[in-house]
Amino acid sequence: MADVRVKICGLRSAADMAAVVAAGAGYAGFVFFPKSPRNLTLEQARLLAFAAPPGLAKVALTVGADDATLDAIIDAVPLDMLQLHGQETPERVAEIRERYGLPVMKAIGVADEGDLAMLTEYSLVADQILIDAKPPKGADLPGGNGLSFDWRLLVGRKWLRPWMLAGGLTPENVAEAIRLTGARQVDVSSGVESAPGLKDAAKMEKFVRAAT
Ligand SMILES: O=C(O)c1ccccc1NCC(=O)[C@H](O)[C@H](O)COP(=O)(O)O
Repeated sequence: MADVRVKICGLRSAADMAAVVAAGAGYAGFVFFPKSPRNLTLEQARLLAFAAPPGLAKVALTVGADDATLDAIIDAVPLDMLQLHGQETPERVAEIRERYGLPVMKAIGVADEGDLAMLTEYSLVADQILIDAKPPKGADLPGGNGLSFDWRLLVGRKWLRPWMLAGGLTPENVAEAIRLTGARQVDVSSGVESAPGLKDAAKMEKFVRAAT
C-alpha cells in the first residue's frame, strides 16, 4: 500500500521518538491531557520535538483546551499541527486555526451513520479530519481507547479535506482497514503499546510496515 502516511500518537520518551523515526511514520503525536497515561509535560514534549527529524510532523493533541493552555504548548514546543480531540465547536476550531496559524486536525468520534454529518460540517473549518471511534459513555479518555468502529460506514464517502482513520488499529488489522476504507492516512496509539502509555518499538515497526 504505497503512499499511506502513519501517525503514531502518545510518544513519551526519546526511545519512542527513535522508534517512530526508524519505523518511518509521518506524524508523531504528543498528548496533553492529564488523565491520560500518555500525558507528557511541556518540557518532555519540547525535548522530543527537538529530536524529531525534518519531515516528521509533530502534532499536539489537546482536549477542549483554552487559549492559555494552547499558548503555553505552542510557546514551548515546536509543532506542525494541532489535533483537537474534545467537544470543540466548528467556531472554536476556526478560531484556533486563525489564532495560531497552524494546521488543525479535528477528531470526530463515529459509532454509526448519524455521526457522519459532523465530518462534513468540520471539514469546512479544519485542515484535516481524524475519524476515530466514539468513546464509550463515561470513558475517562475521549480517544486512545483501542476501540474501532464499523469501517464499512466510510466506504464510498468523500470529504473536502484530507482525513485520517483511527480507532483500534493494530499491526494485524490496519491493512484490511485501509483496503476497506481507502484511507491514505492512519493513526494508532494503543495498538502499538505493550501496556497503556508504553510504546513498543517492534509493534510500531510492524504497524508501519503493514500500513505502507
Ligand atoms: O491517547 C490518549 O490517551 C488520548 C487522550 C485524550 C484524547 C485522545 C487520546 N488519544 C487519541 C489517539 O491516540 C488517537 O488519535 C486515536 O484515538 C486512536 O487511538 P487508539 O484507538 O488507541 O489507537
